[in-house]
Amino acid sequence: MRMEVQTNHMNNSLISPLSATNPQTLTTSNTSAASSSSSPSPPQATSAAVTPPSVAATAVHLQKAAMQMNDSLTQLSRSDSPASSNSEIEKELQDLDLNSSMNSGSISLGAELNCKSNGSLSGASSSSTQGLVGGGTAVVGNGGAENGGDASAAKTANTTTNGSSNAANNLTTAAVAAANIKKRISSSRTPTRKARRIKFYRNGDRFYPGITIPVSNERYRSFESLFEDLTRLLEENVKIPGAVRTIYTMCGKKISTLEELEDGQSYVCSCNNENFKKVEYNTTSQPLTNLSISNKTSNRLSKYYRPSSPLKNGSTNTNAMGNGSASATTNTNGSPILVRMSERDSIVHPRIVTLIRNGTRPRKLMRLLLNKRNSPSFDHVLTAITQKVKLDTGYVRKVFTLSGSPVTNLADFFGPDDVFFAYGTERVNNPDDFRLETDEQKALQAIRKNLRTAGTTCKGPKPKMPVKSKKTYDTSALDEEKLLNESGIDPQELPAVIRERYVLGQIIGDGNFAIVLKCKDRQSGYTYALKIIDKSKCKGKEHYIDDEVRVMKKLSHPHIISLIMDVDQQANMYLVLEYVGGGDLFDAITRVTRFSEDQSRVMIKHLASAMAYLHSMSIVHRDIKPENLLVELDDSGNVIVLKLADFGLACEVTEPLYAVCGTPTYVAPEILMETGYGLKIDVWAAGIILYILLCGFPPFVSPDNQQEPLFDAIISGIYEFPDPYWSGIGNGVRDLIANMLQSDPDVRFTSEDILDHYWTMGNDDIINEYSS
Ligand SMILES: Nc1ncnc2c1ncn2[C@@H]1O[C@H](COP(=O)(O)OP(=O)(O)OP(=O)(O)O)[C@@H](O)[C@H]1O
Repeated sequence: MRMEVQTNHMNNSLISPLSATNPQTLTTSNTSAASSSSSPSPPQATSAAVTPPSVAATAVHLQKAAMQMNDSLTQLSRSDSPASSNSEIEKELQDLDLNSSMNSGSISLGAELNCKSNGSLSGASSSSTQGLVGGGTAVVGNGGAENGGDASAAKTANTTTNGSSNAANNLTTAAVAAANIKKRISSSRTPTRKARRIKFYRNGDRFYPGITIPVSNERYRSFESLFEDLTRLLEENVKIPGAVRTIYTMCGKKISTLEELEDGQSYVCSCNNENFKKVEYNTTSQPLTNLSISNKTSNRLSKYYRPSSPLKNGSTNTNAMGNGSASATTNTNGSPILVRMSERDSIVHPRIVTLIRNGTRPRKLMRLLLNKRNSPSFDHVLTAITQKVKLDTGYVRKVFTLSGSPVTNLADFFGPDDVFFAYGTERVNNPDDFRLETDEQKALQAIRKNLRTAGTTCKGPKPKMPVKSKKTYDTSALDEEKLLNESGIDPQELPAVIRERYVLGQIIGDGNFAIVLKCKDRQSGYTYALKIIDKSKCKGKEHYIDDEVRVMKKLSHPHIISLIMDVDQQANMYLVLEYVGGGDLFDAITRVTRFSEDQSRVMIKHLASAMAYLHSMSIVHRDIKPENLLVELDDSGNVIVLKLADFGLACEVTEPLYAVCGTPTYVAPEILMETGYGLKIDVWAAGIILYILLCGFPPFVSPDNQQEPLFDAIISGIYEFPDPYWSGIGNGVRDLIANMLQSDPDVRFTSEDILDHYWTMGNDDIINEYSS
């Protein structure tokens, strides 16, 4: 937990007071009421010792969902309405199974339908949804290994392992329940009045494959109920700006009654007051939503890892474009998509390309981050380029490499060329078009210079690590009573619920606002960490405590410390946390000085998977640094598990943030420039950490430990990989660091991109076409 404190010392974690209003952090959270209860919340209370709360909650929700599904189906089968017959419902399920591309299995569909209509999953845990979307049991049960990408993740604290297996059991039960329901439906067929099968597209999104649902007057007794259903179904697949409010025919005629919807026809859903957009709906694209279902990356984080439609950002382009994809063949029945998906997976890796916008000279150069989200097909890349370069002539139709070769397929964007000319409809028949003028060359060099490579030698002494911002204790030489007294903590005054449940152990650390002790569950014998936040040290900033608790309650991830119990009392806030025994990464760095690439890879994978999970929920941590990364070590002292802790500055991002906060060495340039920032500041901090892991010092330092020159260096974005410290360290990881330390957050890698990078994946054989 950290607050903003004005300080000139580099070792203190906060840099400056809130210099601008931060609507997120300043909004008083409603958690104080929830967390003020002196008893733990139900899943925590019942299973604090063994089950991470959100995983347990997921299982409970799923079971509930299955039961509710059971109930509602029972009711429906009793109904007189012909359209409510079992076979009708089964058909609906089948239709949705086939056409709602995010819902792949019966458990996911059944639970999804009920959970959504009950709203029971919303906000409780994103991982619940993750579990549902990914196929329930398998996903949640496998969370540890999947997310960790490392067998060692399974060796995490007992809490996680046991929790996951409990949850897995519960989920299995839920899956069985849902399967039984479906079986029962299919065994009791009754004649039914046929519903009309109607396909709906999303207004303006020609990449969205459409969703077919059964429509009957019995099922939708009002037009509004159809709108509601469509809103829910669309939301799961595409970003929509609000609820569905209008339905158009494919020619743009408004539909005003259910009766006007014709069996077998397609229609366009428009949200809020959007006008009808005449685009070629789904004429050239894959059903992209399907790409995510068996994509292993989808499990590691978020609700929906659908490659976003290029139109998802709200910008639409009515210029229909020919299908330039060499490999794309439109298909809606599923099978070829797998081929394409694996093709895409092997071709697309995150990278930044430079675009030269055709036009008057000197032509404008700009950079674009290509990754699995915006580049699942050639069409998508062209659309992303269109949005970036904004040609006067509209849509980008032709792309050429620097040497003038036409770019014709997806792989060309991920080959050795990383500079491309973007053209619209203009003719290209002059070889001079591909010759760069001096100014253009200079601009290109400037961009490339930004990309650091080997070859510089460190002038002067070896740069130093900053001083640690928190204390850890040598427990053998500890006067605990004195420490507790100094911290104003009287063990006798602990809340009864904690005293009764846990035996207090030694102090393991203390930050600016909290002291952390080991504690043992009297019943299970498991060890936890008890963090006692001294509220008197947080006067006026109590909302940070509320935010920390509120955010932590939402989280369940193998590389994020779980919150087991929270007790709010007048003087202190007590948090019982999952315990991690190997200390923090700062101490590990101090001991080891520099880690091998393999060790660094394990750590960055764990960190990136935690960040990807957080970011998928639009939560930014804002204080990622070695002190806040706790580790488990093996017998040889190798880090085998890394977990993100201290959510004292975390908040949800719904609009740009401006609060200047964090820790100087790790602070991103956009925070310092106060231009507004978001999730990508965490990626910057992780880039600094990866750099440190490999060489033992940060990329941006100031000789006298002064903030101002340090901030100037960060804003300049200029750093080196100086020899001799970097000699022997490969280009793959340098490339990754360079992409994480991009000054421009728009082109900086996302946390997903870190996981997709070839170095992180251990594919060092991929040629690094990064030029020096
Ligand atoms: N779950 C845990 N398991 C093991 N050790 C922990 C745990 N949580 C915290 N610690 C130890 O206690 C120290 C302080 O904890 P924490 O960072 O949460 O406190 P804080 O007061 O919020 O810190 P800050 O100074 O950043 O505000 C950590 O650096 C770590 O060494």
